[in-house]
Amino acid sequence: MIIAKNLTVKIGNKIILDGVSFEVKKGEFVAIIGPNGAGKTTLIKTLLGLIRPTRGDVKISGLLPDEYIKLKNGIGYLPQKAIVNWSMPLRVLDVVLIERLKPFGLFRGYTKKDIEAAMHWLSRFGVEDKAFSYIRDLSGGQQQRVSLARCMINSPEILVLDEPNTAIDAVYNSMIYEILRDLSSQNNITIIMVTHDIGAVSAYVDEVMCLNVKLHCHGKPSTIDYSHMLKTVYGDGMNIMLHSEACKNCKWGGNG
Ligand SMILES: Nc1ncnc2c1ncn2[C@@H]1O[C@H](COP(=O)(O)OP(=O)(O)OP(=O)(O)O)[C@@H](O)[C@H]1O
Repeated sequence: MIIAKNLTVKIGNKIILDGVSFEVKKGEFVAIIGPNGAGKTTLIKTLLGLIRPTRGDVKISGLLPDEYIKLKNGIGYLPQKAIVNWSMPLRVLDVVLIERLKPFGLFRGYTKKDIEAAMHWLSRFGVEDKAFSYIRDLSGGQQQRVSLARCMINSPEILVLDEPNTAIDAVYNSMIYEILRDLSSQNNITIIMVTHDIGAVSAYVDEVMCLNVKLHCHGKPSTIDYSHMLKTVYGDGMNIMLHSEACKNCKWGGNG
């Protein structure tokens, strides 16, 4: 569904991405991991057509990203930094529905269907009781869950999430990963998620991409040689605790 070929992004004299090629199939749940400054956000912005590659290209269902976004239901995108100014007096329901009304103009007014859809997604992410609260009165983690509901409101076939677990506590973190896994396995939604939560990767996603300017590895979590990956992608001196099977087999470092 998504094919990236030889993506290279240069800003000034600096090479941010260097010859990155990969394929993501429909319905796959993929995690992109890598250290700070590795080019993860740049890569997903390139997939979304927000950054033009210096070399190479991205095709989504055979289309350039902006063509795909215009023709299909768009791409649900959760950026690393909130695009809505949370200090404004906006209700949670409005924050979610702005995304749905965009194509029709913001003054169309909500239909019963709009409200049902918003409540469905708010409830899926466990914040339906906040629907009529002001977004500024919610905690950071609750705001993040509202943002996830907003990403789903137009029923996109692709979700691109830049660190969705920011500010989310351990209980809701697992809940969100489970919902994302269900969306990919049951609803066939393709999900690309940037995360520093490497531990979660092995338990929930289908594929892992390890990025640091170049794509160092890409494969099923069980096929990744984590100790080698940590050395090449993150550098020496890093240990990782891998979680799998509800943490029954937690191990430090090694091949988990
Ligand atoms: N507009 C820009 N102008 C100059 N340099 C940029 C620009 N955008 C990104 N960079 C640089 O590109 C590199 C990769 O940034 P990017 O945000 O893609 O990394 P990241 O892997 O998402 O990092 P993090 O984990 O910290 O979010 C960084 O060194 C950053 O400073």
